[in-house]
Amino acid sequence: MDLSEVLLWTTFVTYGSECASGCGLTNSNTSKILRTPRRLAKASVSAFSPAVTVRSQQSRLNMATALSQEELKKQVGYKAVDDYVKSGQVVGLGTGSTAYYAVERVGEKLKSGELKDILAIPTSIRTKEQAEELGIPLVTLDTHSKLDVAIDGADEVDPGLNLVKGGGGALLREKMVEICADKFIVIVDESKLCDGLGPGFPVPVEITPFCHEHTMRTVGDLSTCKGKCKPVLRMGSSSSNQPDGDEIAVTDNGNYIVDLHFDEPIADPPKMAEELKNVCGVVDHGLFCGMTTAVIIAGSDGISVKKP
Ligand SMILES: O=C(CO)[C@H](O)[C@H](O)COP(=O)(O)O
Repeated sequence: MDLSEVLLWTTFVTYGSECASGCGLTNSNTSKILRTPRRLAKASVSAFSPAVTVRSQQSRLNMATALSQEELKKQVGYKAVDDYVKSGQVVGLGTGSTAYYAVERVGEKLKSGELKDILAIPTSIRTKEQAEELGIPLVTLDTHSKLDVAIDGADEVDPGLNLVKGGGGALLREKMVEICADKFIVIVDESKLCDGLGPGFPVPVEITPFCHEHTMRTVGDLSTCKGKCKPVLRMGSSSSNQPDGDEIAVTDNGNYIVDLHFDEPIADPPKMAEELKNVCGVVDHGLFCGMTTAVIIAGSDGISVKKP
C-alpha cells in the first residue's frame, strides 16, 4: 500500500465503512437525498428504482458508482464537521445531497454528547426539517448575525475556489448565511472541480416573479452574458435544474430561478457577479466569489483540502 492508499483506507474506515448499509441508499430514504447531481443522474435513478428487480450488469455497475459517490459525500460531510465544528459554536448548515451528511454528523455528535451547545442556522426549508428531525437547536440570522463556521456543497469549484451554487435552488439563503461565517467550508467530490465556471453547470440567478421575462432579458443583455449564455427559466421543482414540471419553479423565498447555460468558461466571474447583482429584479445569483475558506475534496485517491 502506498501513502495515498493508506489515506484512502483510513478515511474509508473512519467515514465510509457504514455507507453501503447506512448512507440512505434505500427507497424509503431517497427523499432525504436532496438532489441528484448531474453526473450521477442516470446511475442514481436506476439504483433507486423500486420497479427494477432484475438488474442488468450495467445497472449493477451504476449502483456501484452511485454507492461510491455517496460514500465520498459522506466522507467529506463528516470530515468537515469533525475538523471545523467545535462545542459552543454557531454553525451554518448547507443544502444538498452532500451537505446532508454534514447535518447528519452534527446531529449525531450532539446526540452522543461529543458536541455541546451548538446553535445552527439552516439554509433552506429542507435543511431546517432535517435539522429539526435530528434535534439540532436552530436560530436565525435575525438573532445571530455572526457564525463561526458554515459548511455546504457546491456545483462547481474553479482553481481560484470560486463556486457555482444553487443547483438545489437554495442560493439566496446559502449566500446570506455563508457570507456571515468566519469560515466557509465547501465539501465536494472531485467531479465538481473545473478549470472554469460555466459550461459544466448552469449558473442559477434568483429573480422576482414580478416582470420576470423583462428581468431575464435584462440579464441576457449584460456584457458578461450577451451572446455567451442561454437564460432558461427553471420549471417544476426549484431543487433541481432539470425541468420536472409544467409550473414555474418557486424558491423557498417565493422567487423564480433563471439558469444561465454557458458553452465557454466565464472569463471574469467576479465581474459577472457584480453585473448580475446590479440588475433591478435580480435578488441574488449562484456565483460565490472570494468566500471560500477551504474546500474538502473527496476523490478516488482519498481526501484532499484546498485553501485560497
Ligand atoms: O447550492 C446548492 C443548493 O442550492 C448545493 O450546495 C449544490 O447544488 C450542491 O449540491 P449537491 O451536494 O447535492 O451536489
